[in-house]
Amino acid sequence: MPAAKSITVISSPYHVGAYAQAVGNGPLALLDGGLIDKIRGQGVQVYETTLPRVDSFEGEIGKSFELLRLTSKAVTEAIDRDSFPIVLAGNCSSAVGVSAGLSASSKIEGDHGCVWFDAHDDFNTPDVLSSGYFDSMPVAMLANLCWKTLLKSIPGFKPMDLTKNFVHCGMRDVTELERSRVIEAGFTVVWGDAENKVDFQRELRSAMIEKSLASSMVHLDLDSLDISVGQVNKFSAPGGLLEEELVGCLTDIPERTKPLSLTVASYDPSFDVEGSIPPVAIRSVVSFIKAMIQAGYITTSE
Ligand SMILES: NC(=[NH2+])NCCC[C@H](N)C(=O)O
Repeated sequence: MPAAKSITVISSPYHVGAYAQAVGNGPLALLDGGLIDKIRGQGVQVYETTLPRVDSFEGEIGKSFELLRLTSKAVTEAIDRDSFPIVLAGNCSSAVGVSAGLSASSKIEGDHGCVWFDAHDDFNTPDVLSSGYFDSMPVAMLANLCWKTLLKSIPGFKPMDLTKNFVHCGMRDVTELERSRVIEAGFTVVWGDAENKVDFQRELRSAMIEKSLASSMVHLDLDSLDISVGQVNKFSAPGGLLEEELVGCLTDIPERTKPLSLTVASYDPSFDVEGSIPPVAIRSVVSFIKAMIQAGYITTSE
């Protein structure tokens, strides 16, 4: 894929298929906070699109998978126009649609990797899920470990080899079962820690050197941020990344792998009474775009 000539911001303002509910309000808050203008301020051409409502689909599961199909198509469509996709999502499961959309494009050769920022493993399957929170399975879905029939309905879906192609950064808010399942799965994790300060940037850098991923989707679940930065959603936790650490990590990524997409997910503004998160998220995204321009992966129109 040649250098992107523009960015396409694809908004998916939904929580389990419902428009503007809980984390579904996150994309709307980031847009209200001026994300698009801040990106345009870098001299990049920006297109915008919002996924349509899916109310006629069956229940939360049917609606959620229709959004993944739509996400896949929107991502492929952007890539095919040499436009870098930024997906603003309510649910982090959107990543599964993003990954499928990248695989579906003939412009991308070979398998892509994934750099995933999150306080959580998101590696549940329906058989081990105890909380009932549907949006806690996308990493298992990426690897085709559950929901196999519905995954096949997402255009381009291809299982990811997690041990080879996946790096997780910031995981800390996990049950004993979640932790042991992640360790057993054997994918790379830069663990967060509420007691001892972690050098996320250094550890992610060495993980990326070790993995040497040719190209990757970047997934930013905003609750990877430390709770002292702000309460991102009902699962926000201590021991995470400070703003400058997230900026440092995002800025390093284009030096180690070619980013193919960026997803920003899981922000529920109703938990962020002071509105601390949108400016942090927007500065982080803009720093990432600057690094992409610097690395020659996105061209400016100036
Ligand atoms: N990235 C997220 N916010 N994930 C949600 C985590 C949900 C939590 N592990 C649960 O099952 O209840």
